[in-house]
Order: sequence, then C-alpha cells, then structure tokens
Amino acid sequence: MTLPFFVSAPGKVIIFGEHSAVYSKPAIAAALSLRAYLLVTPSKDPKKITLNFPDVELSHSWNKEDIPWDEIQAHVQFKDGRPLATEELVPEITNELSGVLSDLESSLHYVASHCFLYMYTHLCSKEIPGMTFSIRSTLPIGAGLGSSASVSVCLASALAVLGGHVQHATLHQNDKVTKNHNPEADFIDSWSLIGEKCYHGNPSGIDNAVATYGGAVMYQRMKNPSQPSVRTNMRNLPPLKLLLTNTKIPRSTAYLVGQVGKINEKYPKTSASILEAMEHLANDAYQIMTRPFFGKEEKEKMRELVNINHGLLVALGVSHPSLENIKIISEVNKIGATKLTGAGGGGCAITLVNDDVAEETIQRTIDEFKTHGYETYETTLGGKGVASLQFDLVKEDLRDKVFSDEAFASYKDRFEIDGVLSVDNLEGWRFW
Ligand SMILES: Nc1ncnc2c1ncn2[C@@H]1O[C@H](COP(=O)(O)OP(=O)(O)O)[C@@H](O)[C@H]1O
Ligand SMILES: C[C@@](O)(CCOP(=O)(O)O)CC(=O)O
Ligand SMILES: [Mg+2]
Repeated sequence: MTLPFFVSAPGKVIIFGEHSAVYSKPAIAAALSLRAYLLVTPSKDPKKITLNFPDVELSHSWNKEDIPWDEIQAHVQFKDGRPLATEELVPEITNELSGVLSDLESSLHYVASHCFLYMYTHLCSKEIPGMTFSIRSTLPIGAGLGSSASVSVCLASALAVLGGHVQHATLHQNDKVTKNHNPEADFIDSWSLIGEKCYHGNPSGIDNAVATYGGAVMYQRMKNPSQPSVRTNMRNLPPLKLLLTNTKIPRSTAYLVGQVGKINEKYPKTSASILEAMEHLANDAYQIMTRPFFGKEEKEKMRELVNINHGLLVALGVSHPSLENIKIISEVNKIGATKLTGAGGGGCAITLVNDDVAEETIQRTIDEFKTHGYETYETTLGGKGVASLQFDLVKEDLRDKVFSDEAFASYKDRFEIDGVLSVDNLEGWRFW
C-alpha cells in the first residue's frame, strides 16, 4: 500500500423528502460542490493509529495492540471474502470497543471515534501498520448538508483500500457516465451506511448514497432492510437556481430523527398521513424534474412543492424559528420558495429562486440574512462522488505540499482547502 493518499466525498442537499426517507418514502437529493477530504499518512510509530479531526477539535491516538482484535473479528461476517456491512450495528462489537473509547469525554468525540474504530476493525486488520487519519471539510458540520455521510464515505473508502477490499479509484470523471454497474462504489456505499448508523442510529441511506455516487438521485429505502434500496440517477437535473442558507443553529440529526420517531409512535395515523403526503410530493416532483421541457409552469410547480414540503416538515416538528425567519425574509423580498433541508431544527434552508428576480434583490436578501448571523453559500448541485488521490498521480513539484499533514492542518478556511485540493482543479483525482 502506497502512502500517503487522499480520499474525498461530497455533501448533499435534500430537495424533497427528508425524514420521510427514513420511513421508506422516496426522496430527491443532489451532491454539492462542498466536500470532506481525508488524508492518510504513515504514523511515525507503526503501533499507533491517530485521528486528527480539527473541525470537531478531536485529536486522539490508540495503541493498535490495545484494540481487542480477536474478540471483535470473531463477530465479523464475511461475504465473498469481504467483510459484510450488517443491517444493524453488532452490539457485541460496540461493547468490545467501549473499553478502548473510555477516555473520550465528550459525546461528539466518542461517537466520531466509535464510528472510525467500528469501520477500522472490520475493514483493516492488526497486521496493517499504524497510520494517521486527518479530516478537513468545506461543509458546515451538523447543518443538514450531510457532513456525517461525507466523512463516513471518506472513512469507508480509505479503510476499504487499506484493507485491500477495494482498489484505488481509476476513473476520470467523464468515464463515470458510462459505468452503470460499480461493485467497488457499492461496497463503499454499504460501509458508509454503517458509519451513518454510528452517527444517527436510523439513517435512510440517502446521504451516503449521494456522497458515494455523486450527481442527483431519487432514493428509496426498502421497508424490508434486507432488500437493497432503490436509487434512480437523475442525469439531467433541471437548471434550478438555489440559495443555501445556514442559520448556524447547531442541532443533531440523531436527536431530530428520534423526535419524529416519537411523533410517529404517539400519533401513528396522523403521522402516516403526513409521510404519505411527502411520498406523493416527491413522486410529483420527480415527474416534473424529469420532463424533457422544464419551463415556467414546471418551475412554478416546483416552488409550490417546496412550500408544501416545508409545511409538512413543520407539522412533524422539525423546523426552528431561525428557519422560519429565513422563509419570511425570502417571501417578503419575493425571491422564491424556501424549505428547510436535512434534519432541520436549525442548520440550513434552501430557497428556489424565481427566474425574474433581479440580482440586486437577491444580494439585498443575502445581506439581510447576514444581519441575523446566517451565511449563504454559493455552491453547485450534482457534484462529483467519492474520489481518491494517489501520491504518484500528482505533479512532482506539488506532491510534498499537497500530502503534508502540516499544510493540510494549516488551511484557514474552505477557500484555502479547495484552493489546493479541489477535485475539479487538482490533477490526479480519480473517481470510483
Ligand atoms: N469535518 C469533520 N471532521 C470530523 N467529524 C465530522 C466532520 N464533519 C462531520 N463530522 C461528524 O458528523 C457529525 C455531524 O453529523 P449530523 O448531526 O448528521 O449533521 P450533518 O450530517 O447534517 O452535518 C459530527 O458531530 C461529527 O461526528
Ligand atoms: C433527516 C434525514 O432524512 C436527513 C438527515 O440529513 P443531515 O444529517 O441533517 O444532513 C435522515 C436520513 O435520511 O437519514
Ligand atoms: Mg448527517
């Protein structure tokens, strides 16, 4: 195995169907140009595994020998010689890992480390020398844009490569269009869902699917968890002008998904009707978005559906005053239709901007958002999926800088990270 190397995966925006996706209803989402990057370098001490996750202020090392490899691997299931991503996390493994995790005090650090070790102990083995795993992301964290899934996909792909289950990515972006059957990406997707299970408990799988394959999809989890989810690529995403605005109100997806679960238990019939409405809405949106002609009438319907979807999410109790404020401001300025995106409770909102709005009005609205402390992102939809960057594929004069742990840790913001590493600009990135 040649070290160092990078992997990278995008965040996502759910256009229709968050939360209902967990209940096996269809949802539509697209990958973003904002991404997570994971750098894997050899550890100075080959017995040590180190995590450097500065975005969440986590820096932690383990001695590889302290991991109960034999006890854990006794529970690992295999299929075709590769570790199998199970339907549920195996409680015995989580229990074995708790001993190695006992010195992590914050629950955020515990969850992130558990996620790493759970995948590491399945996909790698004690024979593989120690390494340092450093993650930086251009995505806001805990804001509804799938930062957890992009990290899960990065970890799944890097660990699958290290364990020898998957080869490094080889495709140039344009080759991808012709590739319909992709077992390596499927393996990464299945393991990143395990990562999402470590973060959320009950993920639908839409976030990690989008982070793995990129582009835009209509996604539906099956009611029977042993059946594979249905993923329909939406190759020709209509030209949607979207504003993505972050309230910066922190929230946890696991908590919000749990709250919707409680409403579902308390008022099963009422909640079933809301979820069914979301199902019809996502199907209607899919029909409209895939029409050969996407004109004024289609755009108007999309805006109506955005408003209805937001209303249904409010009914499930996952909005927040700041999200309502973004909705009010965009309506007062008549720039378009707004809904929350992702788990809600804070985090981000999307605004589907009307065609005829003057650029000046959009800018004025963004400035008004700013006065409330909100941040609006310029990003494109339909971003590229999971990718790897091998040392040898980068131009010789750039290698030392690109693959330096110190340089990677020193980038001040997302612009500096993308300035060096962007999958669109740096030569050498390959896609699975
Ligand atoms: N850059 C990062 N470095 C390390 N961990 C991260 C990073 N980005 C996300 N995570 C993990 O994902 C969690 C946030 O996931 P979640 O609550 O699902 O929000 P979202 O996926 O909407 O951003 C964080 O608490 C952290 O454990
Ligand atoms: C609420 C949900 O539909 C999306 C969660 O997205 P995020 O973690 O808030 O980015 C949950 C899921 O689909 O797993
Ligand atoms: Mg998440």
